[in-house]
Amino acid sequence: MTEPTLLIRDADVVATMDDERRELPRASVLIRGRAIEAIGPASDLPREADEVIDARGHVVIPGLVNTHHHMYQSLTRAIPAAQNAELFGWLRTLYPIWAGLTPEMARVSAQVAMAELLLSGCTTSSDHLYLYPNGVRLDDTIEAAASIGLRFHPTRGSMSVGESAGGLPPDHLVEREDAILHDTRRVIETFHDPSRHAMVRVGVAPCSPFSVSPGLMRDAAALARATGTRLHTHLAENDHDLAYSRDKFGQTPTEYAESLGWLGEDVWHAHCVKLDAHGIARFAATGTGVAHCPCSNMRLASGIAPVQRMRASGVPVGLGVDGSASNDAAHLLNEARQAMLLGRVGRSLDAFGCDHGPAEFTARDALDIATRGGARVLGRDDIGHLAPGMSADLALFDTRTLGFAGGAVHDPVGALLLCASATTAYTVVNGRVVVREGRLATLELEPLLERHNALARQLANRSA
Ligand SMILES: Nc1nc2[nH]c(O)nc2c(=O)[nH]1
Repeated sequence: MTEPTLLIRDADVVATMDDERRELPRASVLIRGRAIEAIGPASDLPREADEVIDARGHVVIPGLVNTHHHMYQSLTRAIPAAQNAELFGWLRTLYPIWAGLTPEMARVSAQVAMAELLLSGCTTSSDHLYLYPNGVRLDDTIEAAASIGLRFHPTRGSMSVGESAGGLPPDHLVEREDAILHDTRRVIETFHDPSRHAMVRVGVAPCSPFSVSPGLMRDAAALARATGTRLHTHLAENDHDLAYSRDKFGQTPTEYAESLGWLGEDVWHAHCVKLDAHGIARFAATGTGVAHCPCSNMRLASGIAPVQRMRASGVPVGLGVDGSASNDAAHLLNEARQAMLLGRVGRSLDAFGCDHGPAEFTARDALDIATRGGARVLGRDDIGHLAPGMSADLALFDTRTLGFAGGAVHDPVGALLLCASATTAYTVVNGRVVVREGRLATLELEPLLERHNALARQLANRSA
């Protein structure tokens, strides 16, 4: 059977983000099935295909890659009692609410988070689901991704150390470690797809040093390595997190992670705001990845992650919107913009001697982290840039809209980051058009939002 073709024709510019970072004016992209077949000047490519998108007036980029999220938190945005707390207080306020999560809530909130991501240009996302009350399963979010058409890296999170054992979460929200490992193996065996262009890859993700035991961290690492899956957790998020590591384990977060086998090319840690010079050196030497979450780090006042220093040292850095309750959005292009702005803040020398300033974090640096950086952090060589043979994941932005006025005419690629963060005109995932003319093409958004808001009210009322 011949595979269908999709032609993105006559784009104003295609920012390939390839090894030469080529930005092709007046270019087209030919897709066959789920992969890119050809890319180049419009005059060199065919004019027709099974489906043609007229991309005049548009800028085309590789689909953005989100490396950290907690999608269920879309149900608990802007909860008044959690609006002004730092991480531990914020978590203590929200745990009792999250304890009411149901399978339907997990599925519907994931669809909402995914809709928001897709409309912001994201085509691949990770999700860290670390609590499983009331029969919730990772399967619920995987079902959501399949229905909406997002490339998905769900991670089987977990919490096993409750308050009575010195952890942060309430005892009734933690699981037994043998049950965690058993279910993690089940979801890997059921859903993990290591093949090229895979739409689902499962990760192993005990939640954080203050909610799981060192034993579970070690067992999780062994399981991931036995099954060829990746490891993910939170690390060095703020000063309290550092203090917990020092008081409980007598180690810095990096020393703790390394002692448990949690450094390596198959590991990525979220936040890493408080990584010290030794930590950065160890991450660089071992190829350990970081999910940089600027909005959440600002919202919770956790601090500014030393991203320039990490990148200059060779640490793989991707971008994450983080959970929708600590952002409280899931707009990945805006996250890239915030990474750029935060990376410029403070003209003075920082603790590592890095001079900040406008030239230290360019629009293209931000795009690099959001595309190639994310792909590397998730261990994928088939997404993150546009070239023949790569997965057909692309985002198209219409530069004739209000937010781009007076900007895209000078530099359409730079304007993506420097002007107001736009939503996409088209988003293509694995060769399938999932956003068309600015609207989600795979499901009806209005009834989804109605149901989501009803569930959000129900969840908050349940714990009241
Ligand atoms: N930003 C966040 N940090 C966390 N640490 C932890 O244990 N859970 C969370 C979370 O949901 N968000």
